[in-house]
Amino acid sequence: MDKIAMIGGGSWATALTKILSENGARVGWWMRSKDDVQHLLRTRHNPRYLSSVAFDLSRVFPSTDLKETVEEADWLVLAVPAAFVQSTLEKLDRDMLKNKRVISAIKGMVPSKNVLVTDYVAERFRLPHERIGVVAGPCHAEEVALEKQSYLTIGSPSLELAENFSLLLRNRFVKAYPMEDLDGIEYFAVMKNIIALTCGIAHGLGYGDNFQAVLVSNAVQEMRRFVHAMNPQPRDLSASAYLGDLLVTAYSQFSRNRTFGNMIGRGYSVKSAQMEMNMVAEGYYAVKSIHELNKKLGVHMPITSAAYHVLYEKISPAVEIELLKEKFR
Ligand SMILES: NC(=O)c1ccc[n+]([C@@H]2O[C@H](COP(=O)([O-])OP(=O)(O)OC[C@H]3O[C@@H](n4cnc5c(N)ncnc54)[C@H](O)[C@@H]3O)[C@@H](O)[C@H]2O)c1
Ligand SMILES: O=P(O)(O)OC[C@H](O)CO
Repeated sequence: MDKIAMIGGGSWATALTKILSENGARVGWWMRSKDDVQHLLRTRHNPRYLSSVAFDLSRVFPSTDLKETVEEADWLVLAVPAAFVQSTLEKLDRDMLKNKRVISAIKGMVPSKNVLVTDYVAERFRLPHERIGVVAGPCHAEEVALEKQSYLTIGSPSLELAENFSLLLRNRFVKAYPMEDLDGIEYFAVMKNIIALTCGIAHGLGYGDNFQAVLVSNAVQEMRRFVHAMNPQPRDLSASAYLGDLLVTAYSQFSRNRTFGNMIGRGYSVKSAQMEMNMVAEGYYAVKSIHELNKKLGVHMPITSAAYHVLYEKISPAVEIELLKEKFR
């Protein structure tokens, strides 16, 4: 039996725990809240996220004890929002992951360091990248709960690791495929959140599908330029791990990033939009990291700059989208 430590109590951790445990893996499930663990143990349901999903407690072991959860596992799956990854993993000793494989399901960067989560993990725990992978692809936790057909891509420099983790995920409604591109997939996943957030801003201001289609097309070019500057190698960006992930987030009713952006476009402040959501929009943090990284690179990134001006410099969303209008073709 494969032994997994799931780190995080949010929607994505809940969806992945469902997939992995129903496939026969043993999932030690770490979350911060004692009350949520107690609720899960009593009722078999996560009280806060995807509450319709019932877990088999002979395979799923909720706990607030991070060290014990990690010690018992062969695989570590990281599913806390990127902003909390450092504070969560700092509780683990440096050599605790020595013989483990780590999968990041996070689509964001470590904000205080502006580094990819996988690079942070490799450095913090002295792990070679061959023991690390990412789960990517267009997949909303809410649709996993509904068992709607979904596709995931596991990226890792080790195709063997990626294939092994894909095997743990495949079921009658999830198809999972390995890919060798770790950095490209991860950067793309970080950036698609910024784009979805900007789509939400435009929608909140009253722009329609015609404008969003042009925004997304220009975004693909912006993302290609940035990812190539960070990690140049040939990649087919029309693959679902890249373009598919952008489309699902930019267009879906379930998207946290689009919903957050929509509130900003409608005039909410960042604080009030964050308070209104029970969920985390990664794009808010990603904008800052990518903007700061790009100070050195100097890549032409009008959409990211516009989102940064709105979210961190309090420039009016209407003004920024008006300026973008002139830049798009
Ligand atoms: N939800 C999805 O459909 C989905 C799909 C793919 C990837 N992801 C990625 O998964 C990651 C987790 O997102 P999510 O959607 O599960 O989150 P979520 O918005 O559903 O839940 C927020 C989570 O953050 C936790 N949290 C809040 N404050 C915290 C703190 N101080 N320390 C630790 N944890 C804290 C909450 O307990 C909760 O578990 C993100 O990087 C996201 O991009 C999500
Ligand atoms: O669409 P969002 O903003 O909820 O992000 C969730 C996932 O990244 C979708 O693959």
